Amino acid sequence: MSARPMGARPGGARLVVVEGLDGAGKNTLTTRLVAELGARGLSVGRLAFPRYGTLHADLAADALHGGQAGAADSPHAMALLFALDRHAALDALTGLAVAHDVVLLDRYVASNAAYTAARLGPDREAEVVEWIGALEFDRLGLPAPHLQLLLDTPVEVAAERAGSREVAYPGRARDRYERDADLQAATGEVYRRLAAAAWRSPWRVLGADPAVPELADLVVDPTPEPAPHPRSRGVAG
Ligand SMILES: Nc1ncnc2c1ncn2[C@@H]1O[C@H](COP(=O)(O)OP(=O)(O)OP(=O)(O)O)[C@@H](O)[C@H]1O
Ligand SMILES: Cc1cn([C@H]2C[C@H](O)[C@@H](COP(=O)(O)O)O2)c(=O)[nH]c1=O
Repeated sequence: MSARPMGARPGGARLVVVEGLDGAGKNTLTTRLVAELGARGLSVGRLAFPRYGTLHADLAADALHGGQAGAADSPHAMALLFALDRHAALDALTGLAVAHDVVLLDRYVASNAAYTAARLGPDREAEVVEWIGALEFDRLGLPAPHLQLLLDTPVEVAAERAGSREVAYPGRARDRYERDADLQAATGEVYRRLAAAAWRSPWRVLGADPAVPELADLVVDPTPEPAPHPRSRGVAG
């Protein structure tokens, strides 16, 4: 089975993903992009993963805060929960793609590839990236993005941002992944390799505070189309 890129037919939305570490600024950037694209008269749909408030995402969040009988000890159990959250969102994703010109996703399949590979270590990176891609795109039928944006905020800056958010919003305590500086650094490295390998779509690597108008140009630029059979290069999967 092959992944199904949205927007492959006339009128389909461009599916653009914002990826990065915890606290990198994905939500903030996505909000700015929605405003910029809206000001250009484009209709923009938006979705963030995990979809908190729904079953699999809440189980994953609970596990990352120590619940669910230690499920977070298993990188594969966590990856399956995140994958099932996306699978349950397929109808919502399709609806957004039909209704809008652009669909912006705050985290998507590459989050699972990056964090799970970072947890398992470099020796198992190719195997786990292959597994996540085959599971989510090929088996669960999630659409391939047209473009993935890596918000490559330095790990110290992202940690500082996540830390200040925890102070500002005490109900938003950092989870197991957010508290693990080594995991964040390793995840950043995997992300950069996924981008360099054009894993499952074209990628662009952005600095911590990218210029939004230029980025909006890139988001609507139809030239960085996904490959017809989006397979990874360099990194397996
Ligand atoms: N460009 C920026 N300059 C300064 N502060 C920023 C910038 N972008 C985001 N922040 C701040 O950093 C914190 C984290 O930002 P945001 O919630 O957008 O990150 P995120 O990548 O979506 O995080 P997470 O994945 O952990 O949910 C917020 O308090 C936000 O206000
Ligand atoms: C979607 C998704 C997320 N993760 C990780 C990344 C974060 O550390 C946590 C929670 O996400 P949030 O953006 O901080 O709310 O989960 C993952 O490992 N795999 C995924 O697919």
